[in-house]
Amino acid sequence: MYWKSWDCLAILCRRRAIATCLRAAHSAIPRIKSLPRGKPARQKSSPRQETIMPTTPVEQPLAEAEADSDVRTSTAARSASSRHAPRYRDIDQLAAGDACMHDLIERGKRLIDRGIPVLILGETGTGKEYLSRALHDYSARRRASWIAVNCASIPESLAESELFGYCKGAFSGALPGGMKGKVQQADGGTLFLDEIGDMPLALQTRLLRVLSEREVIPLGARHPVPVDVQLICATHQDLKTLIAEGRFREDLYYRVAGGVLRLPALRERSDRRRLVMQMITEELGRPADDSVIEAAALQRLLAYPWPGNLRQMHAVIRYSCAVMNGGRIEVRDLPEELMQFQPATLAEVHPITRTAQIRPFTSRAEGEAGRERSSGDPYRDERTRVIDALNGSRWNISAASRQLGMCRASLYRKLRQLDIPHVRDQAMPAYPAYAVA
Ligand SMILES: Nc1ncnc2c1ncn2[C@@H]1O[C@H](COP(=O)(O)OP(=O)(O)OP(=O)(O)O)[C@@H](O)[C@H]1O
Repeated sequence: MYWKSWDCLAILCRRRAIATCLRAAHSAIPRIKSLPRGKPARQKSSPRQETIMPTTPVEQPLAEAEADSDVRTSTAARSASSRHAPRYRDIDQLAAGDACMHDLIERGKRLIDRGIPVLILGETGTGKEYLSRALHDYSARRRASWIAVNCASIPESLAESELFGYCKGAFSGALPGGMKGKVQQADGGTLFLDEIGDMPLALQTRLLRVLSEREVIPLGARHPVPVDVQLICATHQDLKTLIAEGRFREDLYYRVAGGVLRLPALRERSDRRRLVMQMITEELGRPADDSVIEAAALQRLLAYPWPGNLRQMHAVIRYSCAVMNGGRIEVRDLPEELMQFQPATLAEVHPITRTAQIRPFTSRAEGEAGRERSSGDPYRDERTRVIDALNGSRWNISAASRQLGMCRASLYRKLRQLDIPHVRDQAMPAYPAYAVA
């Protein structure tokens, strides 16, 4: 009897526990339903990683957004996607469809695979930092740190301790335990030296030593510390000119420029349309097609010369997505500089639709005279410049593209834009001289 009552009690308790669990699960159902459907935030496995990659943007709470009205939909999805938009891009997302970019990225991968120091050149906002980060994330060192240092923004007095660190008691005001410098923090990973052209000369000498000896001596330390870093440097400056002016060490140049990747300016990229759509997709948190942007607005975005490159385009898309009504970007939703960009100006900057009359130069002298002449018409001047380069290289595309500072694919594209028939396409004589009538 005694044991039976204990048994009953145990059964009752178990039932109550099960009931409690069921009640708890039931009350949790609405909460589970209201959770966003996207993947959980993808965190880097290594605690040493400097930046955490957030959630994939496209998978943000779309279902909620679809259920709402148009305007509320975009607002909800927008704020969510902006919050979760990844800071950096995957390496294969960087070339939205441009052949030159694709080529450059493939070369970058091969350099990183072999641990060769990479120097990224390009105008401001072309994505040098993004490329550096993407190369690191692609590399075998991706689980270790990617440490970025902007050489232009560290005060000269602090630069040494920032880069190389110091031991305790190295100087008054030093942290009691000393500090690891950026080079040591990047040990096993990647050190990204942005704006390397702005590095003070004294620091260049110390950096050169670190790179050649593969060891760093923190301030106040007696012994060097071995370091193993993949170096990626970037600059918008012409380092060769800085060398000629005595502002950059030539020996350091050869250490940092194991492989040079020159990012094209946005105006030279053939994938501007895809970039626009990619950016709108990220901003809205759902795939974008032609229905989200008015044709006239898209035309402006494609033709604008983008002096601030990807940074400017990103800012413009973000602005337009924020101010648009009814889920569609119209010309009035563009910032002022794009609204004022008139179709007449469009034709001058990107004369894709313009057909030009072509006539051969009658003589070499005429060609040279044309070279010195500036017509005041950017289309005509650009055309003359390209034709001069082609003439100078006997219509050898590789040589002409080198002379013009662009890749072969860009030059072929330019020939089409400028209505310059190429010998291969037009079965023209080997190297005739042409000019715009
Ligand atoms: N592939 C990309 N897709 C979308 N936006 C991009 C991309 N690359 C760059 N951006 C935008 O451009 C901005 C600038 O990129 P990044 O810092 O890599 O350029 P940068 O060439 O290093 O510029 P700077 O020379 O001024 O340092 C980014 O913050 C981002 O808004």
